[in-house]
Amino acid sequence: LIGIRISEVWFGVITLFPEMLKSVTDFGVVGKAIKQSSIEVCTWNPRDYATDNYRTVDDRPYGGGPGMLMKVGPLEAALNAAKSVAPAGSKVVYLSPQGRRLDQALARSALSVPGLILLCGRYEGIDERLIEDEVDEEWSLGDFVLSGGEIAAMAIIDSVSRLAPGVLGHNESAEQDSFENSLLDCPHYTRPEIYRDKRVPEVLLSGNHEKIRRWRLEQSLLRTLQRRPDLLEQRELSEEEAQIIQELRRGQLI
Ligand SMILES: NC(=O)c1ccc(NCc2cccc(O)c2)nc1
Repeated sequence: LIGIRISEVWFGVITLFPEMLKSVTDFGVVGKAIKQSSIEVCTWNPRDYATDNYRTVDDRPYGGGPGMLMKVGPLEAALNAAKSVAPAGSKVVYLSPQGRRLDQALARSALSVPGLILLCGRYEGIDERLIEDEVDEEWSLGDFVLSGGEIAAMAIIDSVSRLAPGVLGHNESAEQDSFENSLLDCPHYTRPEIYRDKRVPEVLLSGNHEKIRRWRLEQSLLRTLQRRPDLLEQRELSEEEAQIIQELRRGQLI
């Protein structure tokens, strides 16, 4: 069968610490999806492409200053090795604080490319000329500095993979996730019915699915209004949601 892709989602990771990726590849729904080959995660370590006896992977920055950069040669060789097996049309994404902020929409958009090559910087980063020539997009988890891009890469692998068809069983579902409809999640309850003298909201015990759906939507909107009103700005509200927001603003809803 020519051109039939086995895995739904393909990730190549360029990293000096490939073992770190086990945190996503060996556990949970992503780990299971990898076992079932709906996801593939391959790693390439620049150290394996170092040409000197000390297997050097860092180099000094022109212009001086503290810290080192990733040595260009080994990094470029590792990237080329990844590109040679990546699905055609894969995107090279560099993880850095200088990148575009990751959100659910960006994660969802990543599903539509054949593969992602995730470039994990260490030290102070990488040579700008490699970024110019090889990197398609720079992404960031947020405005903070990590010692390397690996944790950001793992966050991307997890958030993208769980959106792929067949990765979450019918028990879990990504559609109901908070941010999936770009609202914060509603409160959740499980056994016992009375816990620390607190009862589960009656509506959730009623078995009335329409009332439950409505209550959960009201709670999500209330929580979003209280904690992240900015999310409501950028969102198309349905007729029902707009009406609930009105009631919430008038303080009519508990
Ligand atoms: N916010 C993030 O997604 C993020 C990503 C990477 C990173 N560290 C590696 C690195 C890479 C490049 C420049 C640099 O200064 C540091 N830290 C935080």
